[in-house]
Amino acid sequence: MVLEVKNITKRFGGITALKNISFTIQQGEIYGLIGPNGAGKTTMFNCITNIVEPTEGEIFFNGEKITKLKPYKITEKGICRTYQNIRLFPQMTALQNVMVGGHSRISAGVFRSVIRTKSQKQEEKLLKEKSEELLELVGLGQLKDQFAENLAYGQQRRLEIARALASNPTLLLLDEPAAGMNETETDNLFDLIKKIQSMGITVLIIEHDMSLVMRLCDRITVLNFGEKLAEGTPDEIQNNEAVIEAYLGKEEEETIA
Ligand SMILES: Nc1ncnc2c1ncn2[C@@H]1O[C@H](COP(=O)(O)OP(=O)(O)OP(=O)(O)O)[C@@H](O)[C@H]1O
Repeated sequence: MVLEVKNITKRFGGITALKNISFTIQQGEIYGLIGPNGAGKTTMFNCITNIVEPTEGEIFFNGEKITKLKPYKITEKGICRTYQNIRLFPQMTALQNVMVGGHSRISAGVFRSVIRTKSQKQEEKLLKEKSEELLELVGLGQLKDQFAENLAYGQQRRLEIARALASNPTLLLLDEPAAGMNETETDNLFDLIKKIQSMGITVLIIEHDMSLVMRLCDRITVLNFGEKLAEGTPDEIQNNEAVIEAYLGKEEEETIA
């Protein structure tokens, strides 16, 4: 088991964003977290990465409790994420953006930052090579010297994924990676996430594009008003009455409207 979310509750003042949520993710799975707006999905990501501290409950990563660890420690342990709103450095190149993601892995120190030792130069060289490989992986190899702000929206989203991969995660959290993408971009994203899975990386994804979620995920948890409505395979979720009523049915109505 890679991740165990155990009885997580998160309250913001009077709002209970998550109510006693539990689920587990196995090594190598692509696991989906879905639900209507405000259901608590991003709050769950924020609890896993300890951007917000859960009010109650515990989270274990590879059997180790991570609930109280600092976010950078959680990254070091191997959990990395992208954000719903793109958070790139717009006036840095694609390559520089990915290299920034990898810097958390490079050992630093006051002395070492003043005097660039041979080994440090070697580390930088390796980081650059690895970042270039990651840009190839996400299909941006030709665009490595472009400023992030000049990339198309779908390309920026893929760049964010490359940056998250630069810190060598074993669990990758993707927050609405297909938001704003057209059909071709979404298909490319599907291939990319499958490739990431084949590299042995476990994926937890929040996504509103139901066709993508149902094709991509091995298992899914559905949240609704902070509560766990259902958990199962895409087939089970699509045929679950409560889910259809609270979420999937509405999505269809919205699409028709
Ligand atoms: N930092 C915060 N302070 C106060 N309330 C918050 C905070 N973060 C989230 N909430 C509230 O918690 C609830 C769940 O929000 P959350 O963003 O987790 O939902 P979501 O499922 O990710 O929604 P969406 O699909 O719209 O991104 C909402 O009512 C939201 O207003």
